[in-house]
Amino acid sequence: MSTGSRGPLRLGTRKSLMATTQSQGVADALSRLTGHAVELVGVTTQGDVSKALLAQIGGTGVFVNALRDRVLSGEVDFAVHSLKDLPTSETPGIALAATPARDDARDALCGPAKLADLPRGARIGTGSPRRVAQLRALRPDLEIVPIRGNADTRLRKVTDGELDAVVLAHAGLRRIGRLDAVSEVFDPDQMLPAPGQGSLALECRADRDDLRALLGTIDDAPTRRAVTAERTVLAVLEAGCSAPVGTYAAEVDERLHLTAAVAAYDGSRQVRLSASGHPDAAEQLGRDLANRLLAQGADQLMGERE
Ligand SMILES: NCc1[nH]cc(CCC(=O)O)c1CC(=O)O
Repeated sequence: MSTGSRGPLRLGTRKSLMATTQSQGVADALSRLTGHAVELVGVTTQGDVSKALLAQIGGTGVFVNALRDRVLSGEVDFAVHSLKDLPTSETPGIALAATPARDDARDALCGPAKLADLPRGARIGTGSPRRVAQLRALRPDLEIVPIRGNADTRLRKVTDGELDAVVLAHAGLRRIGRLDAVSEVFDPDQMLPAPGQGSLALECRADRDDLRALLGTIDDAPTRRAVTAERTVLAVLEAGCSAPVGTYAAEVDERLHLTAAVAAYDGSRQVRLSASGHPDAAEQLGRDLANRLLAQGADQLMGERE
C-alpha cells in the first residue's frame, strides 16, 4: 500500500470470543480477496475491565471509543465492530469502510422450550428494553430479569437454573459456537431485531483513501442498503442501542422492504409500520418511516419508562 505500511494490516478488536471470531472471519476474507496479511490486535477497554464501570459510563460506547482511539492514533489500521453497537452519529476522522455480508439478523430464545411452551411466570433474562417490550407483548405473564455480561455468562444462568431462558442474537451465538442452546429463532414478525443486528462494521481513518478502497472489497451492497435504512430510523428517532426500537430491512425482488417498531417499555403498546422502496433510496426510506412513527406517537412511547 502507498501509506507506508509494510507487513500485515493491523485489525483492532475486542478480546472476547465473539469479537475475535468475527474479526478473524474478516481477516481471512480480506486476505483471500486482497492478498494482504491481516493481524489481530486485541484491545482491552475500560468496559472489559470493570462491569461496574461499564454500567456507570453507559453501555457499549466505551468499547467502540477505545477501538476508535487506536484507529485515530494509527496504532491499528482498522477496527471491526458489531454494527448494532455503533452510535448512529458520525465520528470526525472515522470512516465506515465496509459492511460485510450480514449474518442472521434475528433474535433467538435459549432455553428448554419455545416461548409459547414455557410455563406461566417463567423467568427470562434480557437487559435490552427492545427485547423486554416485545417479550412482554408476546407473553405478559413472564417474569423478565435484567441481566448483563457476555453471551456465555448469560447462557450459564440457564444451565445453572437461575433463569428459565435468555434471549440473545442468533449471529453472536453462531460466532461463539453455541447454536446448540437455541430453542427458537424469532421471526421478525414476533420480535424485530436491533438496527444493524448481525452485521459488522469495518472502520478506518477517513483520510486513508487507499485503505478505504482495500477494505471496501468486502463491502456487501445489499447489506449496506438494509442497515442504512435501519440505522436511519434509529437516527431520526434520536434513539440509541438501548431504546425499545426494532427494525428489519431486506431486499426482495429488487425492492427494499423495511419494518420498524417502537414499543412502550412495558410492552403494552407499540407502533409498528412497514414500507418499501427503491434499494438506492435506503436512507429516504428509513427517514420517511421514522417520521411516520413519530407522527403516530413514537417519541411519546419511548419517553415512558417503567
Ligand atoms: N450488545 C451486545 C452485542 N453486540 C452484538 C451482539 C451479537 C452479534 C450481532 O448482533 O452482530 C451482541 C450480543 C447480543 O445481543 O446477543
